[in-house]
Amino acid sequence: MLQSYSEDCMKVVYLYGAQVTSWKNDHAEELLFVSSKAIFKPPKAIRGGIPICFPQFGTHGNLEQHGFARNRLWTIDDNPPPLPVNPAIKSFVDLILRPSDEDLKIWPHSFEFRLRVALGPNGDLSLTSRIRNTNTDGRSFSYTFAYHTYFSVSDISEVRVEGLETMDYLDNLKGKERFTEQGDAIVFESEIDKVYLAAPSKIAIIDHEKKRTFVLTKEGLPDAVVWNPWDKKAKAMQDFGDGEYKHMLCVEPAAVEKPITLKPGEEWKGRLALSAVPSSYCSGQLDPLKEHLIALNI
Ligand SMILES: O=P(O)(O)OC[C@H]1O[C@H](O)[C@H](O)[C@@H](O)[C@@H]1O
Repeated sequence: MLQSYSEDCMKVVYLYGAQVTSWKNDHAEELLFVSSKAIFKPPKAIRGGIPICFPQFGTHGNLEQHGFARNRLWTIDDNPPPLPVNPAIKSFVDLILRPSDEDLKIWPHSFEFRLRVALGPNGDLSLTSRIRNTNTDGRSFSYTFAYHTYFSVSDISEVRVEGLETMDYLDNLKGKERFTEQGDAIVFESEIDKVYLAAPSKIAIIDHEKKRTFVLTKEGLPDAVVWNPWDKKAKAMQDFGDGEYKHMLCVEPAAVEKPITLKPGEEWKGRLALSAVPSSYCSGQLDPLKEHLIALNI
């Protein structure tokens, strides 16, 4: 487990799954949800924080649900290739995953997956993934991907998501059928499991009770999954408390509909930046013309 602090903010990253399990603001308030029943060892992924789904999101393929990266032991990457660094970033960690012989039996491709987790100015958290095809047999590979981010919310029925209205989505609760979202903002009254397609680069989660807004900025990740298991599924999950669905919401920047393909030697980059701002933030600020209102400098 790796812990780091920057300007009183904090993040915790596990080598198991390269999973961020804690992100705190300067009031020491936890911003991510982790279940009280989470299991921190193989074979299960940790229930909460930011699991990484690779090389498969969900059941979109033949591998285990969400692929294997989230339940492998990553290592510290001491000598990562340079990444453009914002000088304001005070603390970061680089991790790397390469396939084991066992992994190659289930997904026969050689890759290097580098993840940088950084704490930026104002406590903003960013995750940058770089995936490289290192196959030596000339073969390309394709994968789907998600940052399966669990946000901590006061009460799911008091939360709304802006930025996804009018988007097309695949409904996992209806056999992945395609629909178009109606209405102003997404609100929550029952189970939801949708893959929004070609979603905008900024999405906001507005928590009225906490007077807090999370702003997600995504790059290289066209889609966004929204998931809350609600009461029945919560009860069926061994590593999730019965009533915990009220205090979490997953909004997951992802590449699901169109898998990413890399030729040998090619590298893909996918980035997520998270910011928690006070709720004086109001609707409409996702308008690109007003984006300067959200100070995201990482
Ligand atoms: O229980 P897990 O394998 O971690 O998956 C939890 C959830 O992840 C995503 O949000 C999927 O869209 C859901 O269908 C799935 O139930």
